[in-house]
Amino acid sequence: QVVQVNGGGQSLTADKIVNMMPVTKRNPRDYIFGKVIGEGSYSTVYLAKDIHTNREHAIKVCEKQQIIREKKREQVRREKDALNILSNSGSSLFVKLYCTFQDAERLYFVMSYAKNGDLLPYINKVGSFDAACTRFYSGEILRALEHLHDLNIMHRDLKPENILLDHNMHIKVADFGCSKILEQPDAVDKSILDENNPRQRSNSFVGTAQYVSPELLTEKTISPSSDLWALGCIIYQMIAGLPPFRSRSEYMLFKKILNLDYVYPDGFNADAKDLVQKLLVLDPNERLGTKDDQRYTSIRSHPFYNGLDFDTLHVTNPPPIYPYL
Ligand SMILES: C[C@@H](Nc1nc2c(c3cc(-c4cn[nH]c4)ccc13)C(=O)N=C/C2=C\CC1CC1)C(C)(C)C
Repeated sequence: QVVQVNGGGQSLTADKIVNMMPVTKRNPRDYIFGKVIGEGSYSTVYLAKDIHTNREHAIKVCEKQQIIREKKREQVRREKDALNILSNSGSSLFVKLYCTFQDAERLYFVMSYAKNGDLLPYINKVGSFDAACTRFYSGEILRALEHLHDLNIMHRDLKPENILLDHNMHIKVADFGCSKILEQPDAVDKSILDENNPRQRSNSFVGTAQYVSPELLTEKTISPSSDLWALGCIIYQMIAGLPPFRSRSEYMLFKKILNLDYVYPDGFNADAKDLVQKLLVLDPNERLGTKDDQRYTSIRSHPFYNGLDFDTLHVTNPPPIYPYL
C-alpha cells in the first residue's frame, strides 16, 4: 500500500522505507571468536570470523567497567575518532575500522585482520634486514606517518609491534591515536625522572620506553617529530637487529636516550647510519623532516632512499625478508 508520508510529495511505499533502513547493527553473535591476538591494557584483540561474509577480522574488545575504573573513556573516544578518520581516508597503510557495537559489559571494534602479524618477529628471526628490505619497510612507515601527520594525528607509540603486515606483506599501522604512552602501567613512568619526586622508583621493565622521544621525557611535549624519532629507532633496529637504546633499568634507559648514548655496530650501512643520525636528534626541531610540510621530502631525498619510488610502494611487491640460513 502507498504510505503518504511527505504531504503529497513523492509517494513512499513500504518496501522503499525498508531499503532506506541502515544495515542492522552487528552484535557479538554475528562473529565466531577465535584466538587472542594481543592484549592492550584495558582491551583484548581477538581473531574473529564474520558468519555472514566468512571474512576474518580482528575485534578489539574493551571491558566498560575497566575503562571507567582506569578513567580511559576519553582515550577510547580519541582512538575511535582517529580510527574513523583514518578508515575513511582511503589509505591502505592502516588497520581499518569496519564497525563498532556494544553489549551490557563490553565495547567491540571490528578491524581489518593483518594476516602476517607484526614486524618484530621478522626482525628477530633474520637478525637484521638487508638494505632493500629496510628501504622498503621504513619507506612504507614514512608514507604512513605523512598520512597520519597530514590528518593531524600523531601515533605517539610507534614501534615494530604496532607495524602489522597484511597478506601481501604490506604494512598496516595499528594502535595509533591513543596517547597511551603516559597512562598505561607498562608505559613510560616519567615521575621517576624528577629526582625530587618522593615516588618510589618503579623498576618495572618498560617495553614501550625504548622508542620514546627525549622531549616526551623532559618537556612532556608531543609533536609529530616524536614519531620521526621513533622511525629513527626502527630503522636502526631493522639493520642492527636491536633498538638503539636498551637497558634493564627504566632509569638507565631514559638516561641513555637523554644523553644520546648509543653506538652503531660494525658494518652498519653507511647511508642508513647518516639518516638515523639525522633522526635521533635531541632537539625535535632539528630532526630531518620537521621543517617539511605535506610530505617528508627531506627524508625521501636522503641518499639512503636513492631509487625508491615512494608513491608506488603500496602497489609494489615487497622485497622478500631473507632469513639467514
Ligand atoms: C598492536 C596490537 N597487535 C595486533 N593488533 C592487531 C592485529 C594483530 C594481528 C596479529 C597477528 C595476525 N596473525 N598472527 C598475529 C598480531 C598482532 C596484532 C590485527 O590483525 N588487526 C588489528 C590489530 C589492532 C587494532 C588496533 C586497535 C588496536 C596489540 C599488541 C596492541 C594487540
